[in-house]
Amino acid sequence: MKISINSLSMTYPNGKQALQDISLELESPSLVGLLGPNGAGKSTLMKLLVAGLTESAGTILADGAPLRKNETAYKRRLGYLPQSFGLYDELTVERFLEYMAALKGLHDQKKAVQAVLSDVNLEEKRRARIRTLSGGQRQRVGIAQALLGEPRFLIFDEPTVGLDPEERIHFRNLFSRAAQDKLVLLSTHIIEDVQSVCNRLIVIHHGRIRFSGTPQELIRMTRGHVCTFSERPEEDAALHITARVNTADGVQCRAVARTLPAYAQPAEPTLEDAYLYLIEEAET
Ligand SMILES: Nc1ncnc2c1ncn2[C@@H]1O[C@H](COP(=O)(O)OP(=O)(O)OP(=O)(O)O)[C@@H](O)[C@H]1O
Repeated sequence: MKISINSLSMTYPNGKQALQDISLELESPSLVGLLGPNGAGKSTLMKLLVAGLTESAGTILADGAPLRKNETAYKRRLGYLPQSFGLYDELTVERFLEYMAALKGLHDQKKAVQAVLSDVNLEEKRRARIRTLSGGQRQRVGIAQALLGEPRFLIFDEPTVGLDPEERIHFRNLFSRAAQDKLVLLSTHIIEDVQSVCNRLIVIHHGRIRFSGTPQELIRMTRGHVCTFSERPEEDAALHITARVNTADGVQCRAVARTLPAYAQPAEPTLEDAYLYLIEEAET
């Protein structure tokens, strides 16, 4: 599947411009991470991609055809986990998923539900009412409904929120397996989620794309802008401190800066440093 986004802009009826002139090509197989601070425009982009909102300007093409032209056929090929997801609390996990499978028009609903229950490790909760589930288990039900029917394009808005570290690793691996032959787009605030599995990273800030490339490219761009040093009494406004650790030798700091001060030791950037530096630079 190939998604072509051309000069896409979105202004909400209240006048808030959430996206400005976005152009992107996304093609399967790929696992694309969408990063950006709160309010950057990630959810808006995802809602436009699932045809849940109408763009103010620009176009989105799926395999060369405008979304609206073949909307029903396009939606059949989609799996979507929105950021806030209304689950039917009184239904059991299994009934809810069968209901979603019916809405998706799947023929063998029982088989489809069994497959996704196993994918998300919720088989033993199949008969539990949704209201009795923990936050992480509810999130897994949300991921399960997105996976129903083997969609070609999976869109997950903050899928690992509420999951414990072990569950996050399980889902990262699941997304990575899905991306072997599908297009998977996931938004997250958790850098490790992106670092360990995404082959492409898109950073959005104030509705604009600030970076599109591999995580390694973003790290490479940040070389020469990361340093460590022992804390000094006076503050250096040109430095953006990303970590502060109390050690036996005093407080050790890590920072990003356009120009490193002479007293600091250069350090190899992590993806988190690179992301923070990009956002800091976009602010100035
Ligand atoms: N329905 C709406 N009406 C008006 N403004 C909106 C609406 N939805 C979102 N916005 C605004 O659009 C901007 C982008 O919001 P969006 O939810 O896309 O950001 P986000 O990157 O997903 O943020 P977060 O990480 O906090 O979920 C924000 O300023 C937000 O307040």
